[in-house]
Amino acid sequence: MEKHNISVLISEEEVQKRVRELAAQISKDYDGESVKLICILKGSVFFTCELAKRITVPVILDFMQVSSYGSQTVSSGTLKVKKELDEPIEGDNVIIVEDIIDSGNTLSRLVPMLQERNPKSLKVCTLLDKPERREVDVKVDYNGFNIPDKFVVGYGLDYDQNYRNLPYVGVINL
Ligand SMILES: O=P(O)(O)OC[C@H]1O[C@H](OP(=O)(O)OP(=O)(O)O)[C@H](O)[C@@H]1O
Ligand code: HPA
Repeated sequence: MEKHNISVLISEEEVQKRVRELAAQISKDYDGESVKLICILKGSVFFTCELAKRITVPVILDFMQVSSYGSQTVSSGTLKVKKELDEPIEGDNVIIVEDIIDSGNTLSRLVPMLQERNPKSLKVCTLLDKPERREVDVKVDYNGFNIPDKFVVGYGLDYDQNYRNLPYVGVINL
């Protein structure tokens, strides 16, 4: 494989600190209840696990893999479900966990699809947000970091399936 130069954007320590803060906020917001974290594969695996370990209310995990084609039109026809959830979400406090929001197309299609399944509540938590890239508005309830419009890898994020296992978030110089 070609080797790339990768510069640290968010260090391992900074990521860990922010994940702890998000987990504390979620634990406070759902005090006395339980939450179902929906991990959007593959990028959000690391984030979901680290977040789940630090949430102090009861947590259930489920996994979904989707890919979004085309832009703009909010139509579920352009969201392909590659792996469906294992269980219904009716009556659950659901948090969709993403590694990154870029154009917003994925979430703008996924949120209405899950809302139709009648969860008790539905929120979005992302580690990273690239607001400059947004094509469609999405409501983000928990956001780790806003980042500039640079291609990032690590902590779950890939370049051509590589670099997901880096413990920090880095900018790849292509
Ligand atoms: O806001 P958007 O422009 O829709 O982009 C964000 C989506 O793209 C990435 O997934 P990707 O399809 O690369 O899959 P992966 O998580 O398996 O790498 C990311 O995990 C989000 O799901
Ligand atoms: O910067 C990125 N890195 C990896 N995957 C992504 N998907 C959207 N933006 C990115």
